[in-house]
Amino acid sequence: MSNPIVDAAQKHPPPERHVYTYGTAGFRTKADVLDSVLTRVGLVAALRSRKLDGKWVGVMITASHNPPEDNGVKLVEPMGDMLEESWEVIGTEMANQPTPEAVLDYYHRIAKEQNIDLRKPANVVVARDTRASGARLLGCLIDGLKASGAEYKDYGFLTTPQLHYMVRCRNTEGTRDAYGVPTEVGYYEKFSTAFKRAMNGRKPNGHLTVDCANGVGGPKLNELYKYLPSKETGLEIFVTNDNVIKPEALNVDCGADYVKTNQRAPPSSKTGPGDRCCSLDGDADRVVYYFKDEQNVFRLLDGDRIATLVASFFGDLVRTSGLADQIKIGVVQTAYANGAATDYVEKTLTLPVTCTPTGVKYLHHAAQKLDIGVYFEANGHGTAIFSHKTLEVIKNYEPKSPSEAENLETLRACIDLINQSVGDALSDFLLVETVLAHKRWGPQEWLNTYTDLPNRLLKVIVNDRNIFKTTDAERKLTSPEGIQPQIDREVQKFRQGRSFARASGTEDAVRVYAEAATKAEAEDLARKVSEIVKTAGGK
Ligand SMILES: CC(=O)N[C@H]1[C@@H](OP(=O)(O)O)O[C@H](CO)[C@@H](O)[C@@H]1O
Ligand SMILES: [Mg+2]
Repeated sequence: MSNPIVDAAQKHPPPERHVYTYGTAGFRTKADVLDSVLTRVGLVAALRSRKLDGKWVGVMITASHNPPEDNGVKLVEPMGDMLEESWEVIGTEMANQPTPEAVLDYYHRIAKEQNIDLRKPANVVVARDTRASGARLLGCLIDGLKASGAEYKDYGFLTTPQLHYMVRCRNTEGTRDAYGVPTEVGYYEKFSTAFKRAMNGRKPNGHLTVDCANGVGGPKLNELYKYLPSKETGLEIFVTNDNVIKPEALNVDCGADYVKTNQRAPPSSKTGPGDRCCSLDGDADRVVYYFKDEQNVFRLLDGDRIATLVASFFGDLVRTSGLADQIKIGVVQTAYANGAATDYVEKTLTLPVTCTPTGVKYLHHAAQKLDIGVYFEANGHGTAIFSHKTLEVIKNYEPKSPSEAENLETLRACIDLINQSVGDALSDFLLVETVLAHKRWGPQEWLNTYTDLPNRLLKVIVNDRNIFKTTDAERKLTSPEGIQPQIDREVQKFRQGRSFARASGTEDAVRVYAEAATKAEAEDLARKVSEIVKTAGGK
């Protein structure tokens, strides 16, 4: 007798001998080997929703900053967080079941192990970025969802953060934590209204050029901008690289990853000295700023800079609203944060810094422990989140003076302006614009806050990256044995030297990061540590 799950798995068989892993950001690889994965992710999403009493979970089809021929898929928890880690294992195992019958068996095994009642409803929100393979993969996903009897809502094209927003809105509708209206219009209205309130009469100084990586962020920003008319807000945006008709142009010579990795503006950029620019990545959950200085030198204002800017602004607002005694701010970074940024937060802003392993979920969880947690990866993923208690304090506080009242109003507006479910390039850049306008700063004043230590990031290909195991938030290697003392010995030879190596969670390589007092020394240190890694890794 036929079974819908067996039929769906049969319709989308995996290629032979391909092993899949749910990595740092879901499944991500060449789009043409993903059909079977999408169908099975549909089954896992249905199980996850049933496990959570039918709450909405999200499925986003995207490969972010990867090349156009790649694609990927990730699952989103009911409050908009990344998938819980134990379920990453379930996802991986489901994706690697060899036959349709094995898929069905595994589905029932998980239901049993997790005490899931398969008669309960399952609800899944679905969206995708603009990749050419997205439509086909959506079909594979829907086959999995239907086979498991899930209800689903397909939003078509969305940025990753918009999908997270929809999931959180749907699950909080009608509660005291209601996050917003779960429609695209709801998203634009929420963030544009919050921006106008947060600006509180200030006007941005000059225009902003936004490079959208030829991804889904382009059309969505054009839509959002309709809610922020420059006549009313003073916000003048030039949207560039927003061509989604040519999916082969996605992330090519543009976008946040290009800018951060190459430390240069997209070749198509035509801005002049002092002009503010920012670049989104392919699914618009990452943003970096940059500009040309008076000498026409490219200057990057990356995730570390956004974190320091935002943390300093919230520090000011909390103090000037009269809430300094009740609300403590902290910054969460990874080992890739520039040493100068960490120093600036600790010594100048006098705020505590937590260091976590790479990957947004680790930063997010650490930030959840703080009253206001500002977290960013150096590459531009990040946001700020407010604890329940902090939200209550801010909501209930009675200002003692007109100036306290004004600052409190700005703080309240910022809470709405920030997409607290996940880092969101659109909401993040509106926040940066707000802070710069309040501080009356251009990009040069922002850059002047501290001087980055010269640094270098290298990729080393080894036989088996899995032998590289780390501790201390990935800053020290515990395996292969004896490698860490060798790295330490090199680091000691360099002024302001710092270096670490870890296996990438998204690429088949070991990453080596080094910083030192000068560019030449940073390069040299990175090369030396790469050699140590190569020797230990057997290639
Ligand atoms: C050094 C670096 O930029 N690493 C990136 C990269 O992780 P790796 O595990 O280093 O490959 O991709 C992750 C997912 O997009 C992102 O969160 C992270 O910041
Ligand atoms: Mg991304």
